[in-house]
Amino acid sequence: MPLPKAELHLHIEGTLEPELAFTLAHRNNITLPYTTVDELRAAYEFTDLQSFLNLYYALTDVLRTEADFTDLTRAYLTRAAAQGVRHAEIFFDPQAHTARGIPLDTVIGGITAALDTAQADHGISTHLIMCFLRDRPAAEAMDTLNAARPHLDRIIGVGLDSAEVGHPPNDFAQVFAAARDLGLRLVAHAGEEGPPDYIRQALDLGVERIDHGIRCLEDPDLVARLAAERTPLTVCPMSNVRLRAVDTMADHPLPALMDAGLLVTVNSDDPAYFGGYVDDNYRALAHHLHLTPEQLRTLARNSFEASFLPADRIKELTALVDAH
Ligand code: HPA
Ligand SMILES: [Zn+2]
Repeated sequence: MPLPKAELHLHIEGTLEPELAFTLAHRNNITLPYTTVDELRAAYEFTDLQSFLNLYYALTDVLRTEADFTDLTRAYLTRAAAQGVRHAEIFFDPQAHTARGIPLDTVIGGITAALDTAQADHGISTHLIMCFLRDRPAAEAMDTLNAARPHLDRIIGVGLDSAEVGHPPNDFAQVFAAARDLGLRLVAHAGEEGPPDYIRQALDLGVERIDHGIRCLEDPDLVARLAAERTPLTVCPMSNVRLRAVDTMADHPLPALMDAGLLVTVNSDDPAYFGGYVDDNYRALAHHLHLTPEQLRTLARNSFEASFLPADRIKELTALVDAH
């Protein structure tokens, strides 16, 4: 059995496997610009974040009904359970759907219908995090936050994703402050392709966890701050290699991040696109970077510690890692 772990950096839209994309396209009478699963999978050759996002947003078009979002989320939870996931904090991109006329109720209703049975079906507890698209206007993020008000009992926090460079966290200071006033937890993608200063800006906005964050290593003062504040990084190794933020898995800076005393976690990001789910990421690290079983257990314990679960639950789940 894989190590028990939490997954904290997972875009539900990024779990859309080619087979399900074709099934949903057929169900919704949509013609994809690919004729076979193999042809679609062959398009998963990315040169950077933007080249991936282009396909990611194009394929979201097959998600139309509440049932589509439920089926997508159920498929993820089934795979996650097989990878040892005991708790998942799941991102979704409301604007990727509302911008194409899909109501927010449909998106949230569909996803939460699957989350509601995750504990009973798979022994997985879940939280939902709503991400703002940073390459769209900050005013639209604020509109999205306001539109989500009736659903805030189902949403634990907000995040910031999509094309990073040229879209610094400071542009979203107002909406992050409003989210915090509503009692929401704050996370943000920073330092994936963007500079260390974006990580600093995110911290200054009150962000509690940095998604990716690998470029912090270029700035020793920033590393010291992240270590002192025990701010978690949700690192996604296979994503970094596939989006060419890192040359090969053997070059991944995860050991350097751990050696710097940072609270590092391992996650899958968009597993349908990057060739593996979360335990596949653990195994790739173990293989290419020769991580020891104790280092892997540390990463699994970190994943629970970095979660938004209550302290007593973190203790229980961490004990499962110790006993593994
Ligand atoms: O890794 C990512 N980075 C930024 N935006 C994203 N949207 C889905 N995945 C990602
Ligand atoms: Zn991501």
